Amino acid sequence: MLLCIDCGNTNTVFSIWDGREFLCTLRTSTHHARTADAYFTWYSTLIKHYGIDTDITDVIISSTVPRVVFNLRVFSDRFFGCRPMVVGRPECLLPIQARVDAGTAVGPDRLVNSAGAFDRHGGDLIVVDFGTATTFDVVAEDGAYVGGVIAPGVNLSLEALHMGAAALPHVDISRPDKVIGTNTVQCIQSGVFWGYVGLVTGITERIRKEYARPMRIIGTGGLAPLFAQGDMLFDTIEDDLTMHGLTVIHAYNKENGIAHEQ
Ligand SMILES: Nc1ncnc2c1ncn2[C@@H]1O[C@H](COP(=O)(O)OP(=O)(O)OP(=O)(O)O)[C@@H](O)[C@H]1O
Ligand SMILES: CC(C)(CO)[C@@H](O)C(=O)NCCC(=O)O
Ligand SMILES: [K+]
Repeated sequence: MLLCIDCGNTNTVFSIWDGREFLCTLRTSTHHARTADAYFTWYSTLIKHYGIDTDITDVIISSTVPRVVFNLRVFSDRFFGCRPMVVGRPECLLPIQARVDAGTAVGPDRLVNSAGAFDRHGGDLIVVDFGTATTFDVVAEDGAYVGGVIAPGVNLSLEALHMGAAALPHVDISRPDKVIGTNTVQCIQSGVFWGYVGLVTGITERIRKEYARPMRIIGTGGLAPLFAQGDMLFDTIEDDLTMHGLTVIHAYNKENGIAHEQ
């Protein structure tokens, strides 16, 4: 069985892939100081709670936070006796190219999303991921990641308003029925929600114009369903896209790589 680990700047997600389906998905906050033993305590408690029969033989990691990888390597080695594949390391091959400026270190999550989306849908895609940042990844006809857009994430924007303005409270995102808010909370929710609808619509329209070929738009990340409500922002929404990309990259390396033998 394969343990897929996706570390974002806010959350770290573990999913167990048995070759056919994901048996479970576990989520914790990302914290670079978490030790291998602490990961295992958390992991084994939840696995026991869900009563899942696991036999982890392989681990693959994508991390946007470089510092967490060391402890996850120790975790993988100590508790599963295996050396993890780490997306972005030279020994981890990718089934897709990254055609970007020389010296650019593309976020591994964006490469994983591109690989996962290309595997499911073929090329000419825009993948929109609502994480800590809201990212747009453009996937070419041959599956290559050819660039995109990075915008501040929804929760970061809400937090920035609260941090920067003494009279603005912390507000959770939700979809307001109206645009014109009649109290402070509604005004903030309207600004961020409808602002993001405008951002996604405007950026995808501009990408389509610049790319000059028909493209499909895939939404992913925890907030994608909220933004899809009532507005035709996406062709499909897939909450497991990053995890699927990790299984695709793992399988590709099993067939073509040497990473797993090191
Ligand atoms: N209706 C909602 N209101 C507020 N937050 C929500 C809602 N639905 C989902 N979320 C939040 O979305 C987050 C899941 O998003 P996702 O895992 O895609 O990105 P993230 O963990 O915020 O960012 P990163 O992957 O960069 O760490 C969770 O923290 C979840 O609490
Ligand atoms: C943009 C984020 C933070 C989104 O998780 C991540 O993909 C990242 O750190 N990227 C590095 C820069 C880039 O992708 O061009
Ligand atoms: K994410």
